[in-house]
Amino acid sequence: MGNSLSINHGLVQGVGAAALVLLFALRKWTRGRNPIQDIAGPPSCSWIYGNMLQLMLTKQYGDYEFDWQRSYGAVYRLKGCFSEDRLMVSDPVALQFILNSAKFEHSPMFASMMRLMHDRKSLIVAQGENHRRLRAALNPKFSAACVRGYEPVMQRAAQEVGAANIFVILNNRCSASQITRELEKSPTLAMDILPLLSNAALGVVSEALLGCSTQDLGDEFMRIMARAVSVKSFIFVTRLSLAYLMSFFRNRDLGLGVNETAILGNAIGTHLPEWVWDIAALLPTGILNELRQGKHTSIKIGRQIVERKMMAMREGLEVDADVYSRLLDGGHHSDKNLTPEELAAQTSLIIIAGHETTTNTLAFGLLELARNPIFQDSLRTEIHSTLTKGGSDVVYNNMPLLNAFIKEILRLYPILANEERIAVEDTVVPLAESIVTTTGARISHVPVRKGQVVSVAIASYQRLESLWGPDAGEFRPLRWVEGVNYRGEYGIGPYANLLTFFAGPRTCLGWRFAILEMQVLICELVGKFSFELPKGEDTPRMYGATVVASVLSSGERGVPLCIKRIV
Ligand code: HEM
Repeated sequence: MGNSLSINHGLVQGVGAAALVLLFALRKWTRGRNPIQDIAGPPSCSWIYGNMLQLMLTKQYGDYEFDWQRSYGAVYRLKGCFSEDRLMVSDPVALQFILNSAKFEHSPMFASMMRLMHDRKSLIVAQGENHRRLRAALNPKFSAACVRGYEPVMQRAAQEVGAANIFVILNNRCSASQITRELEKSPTLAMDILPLLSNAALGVVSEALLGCSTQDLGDEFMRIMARAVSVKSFIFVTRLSLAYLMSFFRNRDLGLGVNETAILGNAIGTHLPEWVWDIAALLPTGILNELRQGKHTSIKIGRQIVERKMMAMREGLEVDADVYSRLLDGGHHSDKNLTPEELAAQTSLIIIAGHETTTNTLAFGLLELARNPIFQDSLRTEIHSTLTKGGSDVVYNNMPLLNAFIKEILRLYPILANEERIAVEDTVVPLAESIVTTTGARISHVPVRKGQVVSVAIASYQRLESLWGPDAGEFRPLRWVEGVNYRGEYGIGPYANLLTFFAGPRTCLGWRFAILEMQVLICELVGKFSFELPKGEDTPRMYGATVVASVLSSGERGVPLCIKRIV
């Protein structure tokens, strides 16, 4: 019985796959010549995978991508699966155009995954006018002046969760004072810093954004978050969602394992309509169940937080200085404000967007500090002298090394390294620098047709030697204090000409918040602890599909470092 079931299962998979491949080939044939066909690019390795294995399955992110960019320039053609032509773009003018134009959108697969993970009223799910309205209501609470107002909450949260967490994570059974004694006996301890940073970032986000402690979020929620950080990445899931749907058919958990099947599935999935994805998202697979559970739990928590705050406001109690309290605006509703229900609906997005992003960026940052002990010492000296002078009134923006460090890790480790967009109508993409096609023609605009997949190559853009200098691939924070860093003529992105926070209408809502959060957490952690590479451990590396975290050879995510208490 079990055998015949598995044969049927295999047959269904085989027929399904063959039908999809046929459909894909038919679509390509009926659409005729692609206008980007004459754009130069690397030779394809196979008809089935094109260059996708070199793009997605490398040990280090960009093993091939950065060489292609050096050989073919900031705009080149890449072969996708089934010989599909994809456009890889790191030219700043083209990127600015694509990210600001309504002619390019997320793929239907991404949109469907967002609906699975977040409430329909959530900002990331909202489109068009509704998105503009939600942004207009949320933006003022993330302005420079408002974000400065969250500083005391962040500092308090960072002190509580930052240093204290190291103790808690080092040994759950010991109190802080016992662990201090432990550290005195054996001053250097090797540990995975990812859970530490995750707890610290979650603490700051929940205190400063939601106005509650991580304990208030509840055990169930914390379990979901801990699992997301130790095994999977929510961001990763949204990028390779078909891999997770497939885990249902293959009856096993794919973890972080991008493989050939997932890449093929994604190539096909990108072109399936949204309704197919919405139905597929109902499958009872392990990861989809987890995502659904995460969404329901965060909506429930969001509602509880908002109701608590509304009740306090009705009773005339003083409201906190957190983002949610400010968004409720003393309970006065106007057309410009979010309704309490809309505010509660943002909770899963706010927590995930504000938590995993900062965790990963800081993890790569501490790793670079461990690799560059001289810079680490200089940064610590700056932190100590500023904290001594400033007391609780620290002007983080006046710390040159701290800000240079943050810019450099955001430049080298953009959390979304390569983001797909699909052209929703025929258009022409302008370029900063003209390119020569394979027919010898020089063009300053690239025509693309409806349905064209475009890779917004953020990591490549941030390593373009023409923009960032010949040492663009190196971690060299001092480039930001020496004067010449970005050599481009065009301003791009909201911060330091970087695209790590994206650009255009979907620019990261919390980018100012993220910068302050990183400033506060780095001062707290680097001021009190030193970080070294452990001997004989796996070298953590950037993961091959998105720059979300380092991966240990065990398949788990993790960044092991030796930590020594300093003060
Ligand atoms: C280093 C930290 C961060 C990085 C690198 C980052 C990066 C990004 C990127 C690339 C996007 C665009 C995603 C897309 O459209 O595919 C985005 C969107 C977003 N981010 Fe961040 N983010 C960070 C921290 C934060 C924080 C702390 C918050 C907290 C409020 C936040 C809230 C959001 C929200 C709400 C969106 C959706 C915006 C919209 O769709 O209009 N992010 N972020």
